[in-house]
Amino acid sequence: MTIMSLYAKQLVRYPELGISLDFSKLPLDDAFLSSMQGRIDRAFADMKALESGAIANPDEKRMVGHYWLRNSSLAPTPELKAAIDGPLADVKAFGRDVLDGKITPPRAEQYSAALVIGIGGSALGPELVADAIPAAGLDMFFLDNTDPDGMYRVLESLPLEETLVIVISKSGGTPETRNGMLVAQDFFRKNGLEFAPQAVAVTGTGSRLDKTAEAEGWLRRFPMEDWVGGRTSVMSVVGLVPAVLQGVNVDDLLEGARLMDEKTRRDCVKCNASMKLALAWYKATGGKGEKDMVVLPYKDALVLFSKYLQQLIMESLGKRLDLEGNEVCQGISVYGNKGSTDQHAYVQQLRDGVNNFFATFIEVRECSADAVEVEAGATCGDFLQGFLRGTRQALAESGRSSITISIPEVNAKTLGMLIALFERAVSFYASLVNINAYHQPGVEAGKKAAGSFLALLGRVRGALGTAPETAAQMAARLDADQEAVYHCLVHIASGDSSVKWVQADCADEDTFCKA
Ligand SMILES: O=P(O)(O)OC[C@H]1O[C@H](O)[C@H](O)[C@@H](O)[C@@H]1O
Repeated sequence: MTIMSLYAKQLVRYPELGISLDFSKLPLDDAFLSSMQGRIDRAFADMKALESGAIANPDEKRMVGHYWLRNSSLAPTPELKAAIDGPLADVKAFGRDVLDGKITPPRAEQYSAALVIGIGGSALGPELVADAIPAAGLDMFFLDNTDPDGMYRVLESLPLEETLVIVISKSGGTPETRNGMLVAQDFFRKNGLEFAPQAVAVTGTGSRLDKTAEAEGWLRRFPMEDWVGGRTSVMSVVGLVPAVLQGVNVDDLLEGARLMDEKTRRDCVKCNASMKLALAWYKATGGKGEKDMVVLPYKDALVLFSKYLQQLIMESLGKRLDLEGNEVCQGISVYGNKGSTDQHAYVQQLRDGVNNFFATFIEVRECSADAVEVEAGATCGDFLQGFLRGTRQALAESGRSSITISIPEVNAKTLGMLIALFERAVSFYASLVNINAYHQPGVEAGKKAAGSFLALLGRVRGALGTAPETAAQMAARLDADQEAVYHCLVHIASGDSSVKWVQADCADEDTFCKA
């Protein structure tokens, strides 16, 4: 077969949408496809059940409804449809009123900035949209961690009197988000401003955050539904509230996703880009995550896309048990940044080193500002394209697989398409490997351990006396783990100048006391 016909055979293209996926460097041959037929049939059936409102998240006994968000007529009941249409209309009206100056801050003429406080699925989507689709609305800022230094770096750069704060948490109880909110409230207070009239909550009805916002009389509350998971919430109120304030046309975002959903709802492997993507992941990783996915968009506007996909894919697919309870330890590791930047960082290893990955190139065909001829007959955009094609070829020559996704430009519609393409590939892949993509039991372990550490920190603080003591001595006194006590002491000493930490050559012999 000639290269061109292999390319043509392995290409999925939706001309009306302007998107294509080239699998010729990770070809899905007929033998592979027939070996997968049983799994493919099940994946199509699972997707149908999921979209019709089945309990697709069996552990949490929840429906999985993010596909209804961009086509509410698919919602299985009139109540669910209303729970999509109502908030969408409210969000759009709210965005218009803020941008038109009908909703104004108490101490300024108009809002000019929005501060989003959230983490994980309650931050990554809004951050991606904010970075990928510059728009003429409010300037966007984010607190997405409990690092106080990071928080003040952002807070101090805000035009505070003109800043609308949006606190986003599906559960309403995530500590990092709660902390960000408390620090922001304190910052407002110290600057002589009231927080509540400038604050909006996006959270589950009746959650702790919802109750706080209600009790304190915040400007607005938008309800988040429990059938939308955090990592697939960018097209729910979680993503739409920040997007409208930023001035993004959310109808375009939703339409892009809806169109991709329609294309990839068909039970036809050959023409279903999401199914093909899932099958390519299966082929590349042996269906066991044996290879990592390196995401390389050749466009600065998509630099956060790999970070976004990291949560979508790794939190969905990284599971210990399959649906029958067998230990399978599934997942696909995702990393990446952007091309051609990464060619000067780690592409050396991709090309010559350990062959433990497959690449996903994202090509954006148009460069809007590309007039300067940097070499005879060549522009920056020509170089970008040249480097993408060159790297793809160089990887293929050394036996490294890749997929290339092409879109015409980065805008709300194409971003919606890309997000939907990957969301549906994740759903299909989870079925292919028989796991629940919609829970995240593993995340709890770290949260619980952090809670124990925080409790110990309080005890260690209370136990510190004026006599120098090693961690081992204090651990024996408190009947606690020596290493954990040591790290508590170091943390306390680092933040409190009244605590004396004498460092020995060996950490075992370090002593701590109140000065
Ligand atoms: O939106 P929230 O309830 O605050 O949750 C924020 C994030 O917290 C977690 O730890 C989950 O693993 C994520 O999936 C979620 O997006």
